[in-house]
Amino acid sequence: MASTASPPPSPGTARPLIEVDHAGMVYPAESGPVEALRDISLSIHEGEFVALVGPSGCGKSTLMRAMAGLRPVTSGQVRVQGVPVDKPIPQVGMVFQAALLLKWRSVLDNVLLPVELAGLDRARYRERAHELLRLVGLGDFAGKRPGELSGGMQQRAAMCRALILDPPILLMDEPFGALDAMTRDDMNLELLRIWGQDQPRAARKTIVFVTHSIPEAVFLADRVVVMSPRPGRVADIHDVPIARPRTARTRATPELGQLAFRIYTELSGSAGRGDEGRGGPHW
Ligand SMILES: Nc1ncnc2c1ncn2[C@@H]1O[C@H](COP(=O)(O)OP(=O)(O)OP(=O)(O)O)[C@@H](O)[C@H]1O
Repeated sequence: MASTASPPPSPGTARPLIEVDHAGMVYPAESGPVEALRDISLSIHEGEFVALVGPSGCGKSTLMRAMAGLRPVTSGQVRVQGVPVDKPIPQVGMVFQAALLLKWRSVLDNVLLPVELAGLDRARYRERAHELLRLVGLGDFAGKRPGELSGGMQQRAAMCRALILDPPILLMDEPFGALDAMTRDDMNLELLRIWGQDQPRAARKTIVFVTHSIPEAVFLADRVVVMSPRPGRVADIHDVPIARPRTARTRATPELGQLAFRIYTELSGSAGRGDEGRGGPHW
């Protein structure tokens, strides 16, 4: 069933970890202001996995950047742990569609980059970096250059980089969009494993995940937030009542197919009304 903007608070969670409160974003542009987001309200609790889907240009990346404090909203507010976000915050790790690894640095040194940028002691994080690389199956690649890795391996390294400072929130903007279908399916399973889908909620990170693939959103998330064409608003929020742990088999279940189809139908009714009208959500 589609739910209201907030899920029932999970036991022991006093307030949502991320609160988007009547947020709007207007970009100044030479051709006139661009209203990217309008009156978005959304509460995300600790340990939740939330997917954002919507037509191309509806403001998904804008919302992610606002949550990270990279580009604060122009009206309303985004709060993390109750504190308004108006500059980049350390509680967030980000993964983008391109792995954005520095090609002249080793994989290990790429993973350690946030440590250096934060002015922290590299030596203290070395073992954690190796541990993360082992966790994603890159234990033997720490000394390689990114150019020696496949696209999926580079994206795994980018995940390690996002996790090195152990942020409670992981924001992932189409992280697997550039990968082939099979690698992408593998990465989905890998992500659920790293997230700890069989762990208690309190032990998990909070993930916000942007994707154009509706089945991917349903497969991964606890809730799927559907955004309307620009200016992006929350059109609907669907709970995903599919048990965890989810496995490769889950992809073939009727529950996943039916919910994905419902969201697809909802979105194809609204698609094309945005200014981009291409590259939108797909099956
Ligand atoms: N820096 C900017 N200056 C002006 N307009 C911008 C800027 N960034 C984004 N926009 C506009 O804001 C709207 C939302 O962009 P955004 O990238 O957030 O959408 P999106 O849903 O992530 O798109 P896609 O699915 O294609 O990646 C678009 O119309 C875009 O052109």
